[in-house]
Amino acid sequence: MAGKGTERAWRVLAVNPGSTSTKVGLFEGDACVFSENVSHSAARLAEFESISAQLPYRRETILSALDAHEIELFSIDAFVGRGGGLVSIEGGTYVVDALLLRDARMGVNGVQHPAQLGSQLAHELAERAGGRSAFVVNPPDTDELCDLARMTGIRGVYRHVHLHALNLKETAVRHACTLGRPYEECNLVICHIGGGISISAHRHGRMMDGYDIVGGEGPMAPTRCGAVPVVDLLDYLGEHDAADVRALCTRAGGFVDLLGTSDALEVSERAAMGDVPARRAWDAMVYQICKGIGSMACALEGRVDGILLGGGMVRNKGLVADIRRRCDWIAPVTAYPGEFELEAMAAGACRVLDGEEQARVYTGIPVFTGFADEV
Ligand SMILES: Nc1ncnc2c1ncn2[C@@H]1O[C@H](COP(=O)(O)OP(=O)(O)O)[C@@H](O)[C@H]1O
Ligand SMILES: CCCC(=O)OP(=O)(O)O
Repeated sequence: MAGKGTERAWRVLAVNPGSTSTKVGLFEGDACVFSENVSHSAARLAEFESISAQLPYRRETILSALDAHEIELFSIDAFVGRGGGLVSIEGGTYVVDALLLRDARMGVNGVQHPAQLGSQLAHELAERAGGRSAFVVNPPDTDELCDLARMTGIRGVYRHVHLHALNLKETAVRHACTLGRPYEECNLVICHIGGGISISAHRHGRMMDGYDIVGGEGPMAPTRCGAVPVVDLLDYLGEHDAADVRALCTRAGGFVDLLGTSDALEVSERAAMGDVPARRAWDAMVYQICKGIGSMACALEGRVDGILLGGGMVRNKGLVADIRRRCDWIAPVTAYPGEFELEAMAAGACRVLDGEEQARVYTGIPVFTGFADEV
């Protein structure tokens, strides 16, 4: 027997396929046995013709990490992946079942992003381990937008978000603890600044606004174009097709398009060495992040308990200082370099295994399909 009150804590493997990396961690309860972060260059990932084609490569990355630490698959109780490719859903821990897998494989939300391999990898590994449980936790498709944030100026076109919900919410819960209050009583602007960049407003435990960071919203990022004027995009389409634009939104825009790399550390170093295009792209990204923080502060009507920064790029002290300089008149800025994604996934699985939380079942029905009074 394993789990709470027994001799052995649950052994859970968490896998996080991201746009610039594959992260993997083995946990026994809340103790991390090992974690690894394997970076992938944009050039290496461009060798695959689709996200699905990356699956064996990502699987091998994870199996090599397990081999290196002499971990047998059979010794693991449950597998948890980041999730993605799904219709919009409420936050929580979901069982990976046939419907969820089908939608993730198809990328039913129209987005092609490595996160959708998370459920597939968790499922495959769970099967190889003899039919163990597989879960996803707070996938990027978590969508808790308020009605006002749904609207656009085009009839029948509504906003949906895809962003780093897992890390945003985990960072919120941990920061709320430091304030001595539950997440459900705080107002927070929370950013994840990595291969993609999420900026979001959390009001009393709900992510009531944020950017669709694989849909051409928000700041430019190492792998994303971010928001672009619509009319200029139409001109761009004169020489390119819709697939090119989708790629700019998810993997081939931002630093990749402007500078030929998704490695933000390299860009920051080039900027520091006097490389003018690198400096311009870096500064523009920081400027756009700060504008996004300001807009989320307004969504919270200025009542902001804190601005929280997570993600790989937050290891850059200059970036944090620049954001603080522009934004700390709104609320205190706190940096959480890296992310809590692996820990949050493992904890979500353990809560279900311990019976503290009921795993949700994916229905395939989006949380929002339009306003009832509109035809
Ligand atoms: N000190 C640093 N300065 C600037 N960028 C950094 C630094 N450390 C890591 N990065 C960048 O952070 C990005 C990875 O962030 P991460 O949140 O792990 O991304 P993802 O999960 O999207 O793959 C990479 O582009 C990497 O170069
Ligand atoms: C699909 C949104 C999640 C995301 O952007 O993750 P990465 O930063 O890993 O690309």
